[in-house]
Amino acid sequence: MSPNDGTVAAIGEFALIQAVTEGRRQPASTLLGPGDDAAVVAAPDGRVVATTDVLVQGVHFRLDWSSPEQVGRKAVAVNLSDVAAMGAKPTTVLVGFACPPDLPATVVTELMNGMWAEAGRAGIGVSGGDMVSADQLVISVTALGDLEDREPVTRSGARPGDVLAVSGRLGWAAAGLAVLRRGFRSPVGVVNAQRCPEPPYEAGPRAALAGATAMIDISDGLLADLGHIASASGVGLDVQTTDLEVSTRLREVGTALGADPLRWVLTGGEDHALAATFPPFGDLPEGWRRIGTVTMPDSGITVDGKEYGHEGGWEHWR
Ligand SMILES: Nc1ncnc2c1ncn2[C@@H]1O[C@H](COP(=O)(O)OP(=O)(O)OP(=O)(O)O)[C@@H](O)[C@H]1O
Ligand SMILES: Cc1ncc(C[n+]2csc(CCOP(=O)(O)O)c2C)c(N)n1
Ligand SMILES: [Mg+2]
Ligand SMILES: [Mg+2]
Ligand SMILES: [Mg+2]
Repeated sequence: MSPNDGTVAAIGEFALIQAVTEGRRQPASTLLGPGDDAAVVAAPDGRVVATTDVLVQGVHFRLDWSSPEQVGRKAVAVNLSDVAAMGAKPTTVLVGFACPPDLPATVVTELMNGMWAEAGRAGIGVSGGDMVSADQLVISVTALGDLEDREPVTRSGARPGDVLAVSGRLGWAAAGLAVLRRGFRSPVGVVNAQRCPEPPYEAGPRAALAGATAMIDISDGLLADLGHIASASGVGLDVQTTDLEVSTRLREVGTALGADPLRWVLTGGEDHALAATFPPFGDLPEGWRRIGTVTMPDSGITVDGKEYGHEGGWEHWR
């Protein structure tokens, strides 16, 4: 028996989520339970979209890489992105802080400024939270959203023949991470993309209105997150690299660091682009571009029709 047996690392992030969620009977008020970017719950006067994501110092951010304001913006942005991925518009966020006693209070006030700034970009505010002591800085954000009259776009509705499309940047945050890890601070475009994503919030509701059959935000990596649409929908997905734009900036950074920029695009997380599938006939909505097709269930996630030989994205504890 290895010392790792029975640990969360041995089980793995996604198998652990499955283990703790399967077999639980949800109350009737849970219209959509765990397994998607957000839950949908019934309220007497409507439906509420609800999602939460935790950011941990040293895992999701470093205070020598990012300002507290940038970290605060990121913590809110990654949550609002999950609301958008359901086809909903955010209504509010609540924030939890855990931090050590010697953390300068200005770090917390600046984090809150960043949170209010990002919330403000989406037309909402911070309506509550919590503050507790801990050994390291941990930020937990819960975002709520409103579907208005739209149906939620889940991960499970993709059908073979649908078009696979994305909205937003791919590979920029991963390029920024590679730059920061080597001790550099420029080019600032990719470094800032790592410090704080700019998710295309409006593209989610727009995709829902245009009849998107499935949607997810890209937090872990394009191929890894497409894997969630594939398993939830019971389909395969093929990404066509000729449809993937690898920008000049990413190529330049790749050359400077001796890294493959296409790998950042295919497997880099944290840009929080949206990926969605659409019926094959009809134009894609504004801001969306085609990157591939939905294939048969047994084909898995492929790149130009072939299996990709590397990890598809981030997985905690791996
Ligand atoms: N402890 C838990 N109990 C119940 N559901 C959980 C738990 N942890 C995760 N989930 C659910 O599992 C699903 C997948 O979670 P995951 O965090 O991978 O999604 P995400 O927030 O879209 O991605 P990311 O965290 O990478 O941004 C979500 O529906 C989430 O609510
Ligand atoms: C200091 C530092 N080291 C590594 C990374 C890279 N990283 C951390 S979590 C994650 C996936 C998304 O997280 P989650 O699945 O929790 O939403 C990625 C790509 C970082 N951002 N900061
Ligand atoms: Mg998500
Ligand atoms: Mg999450
Ligand atoms: Mg993740």
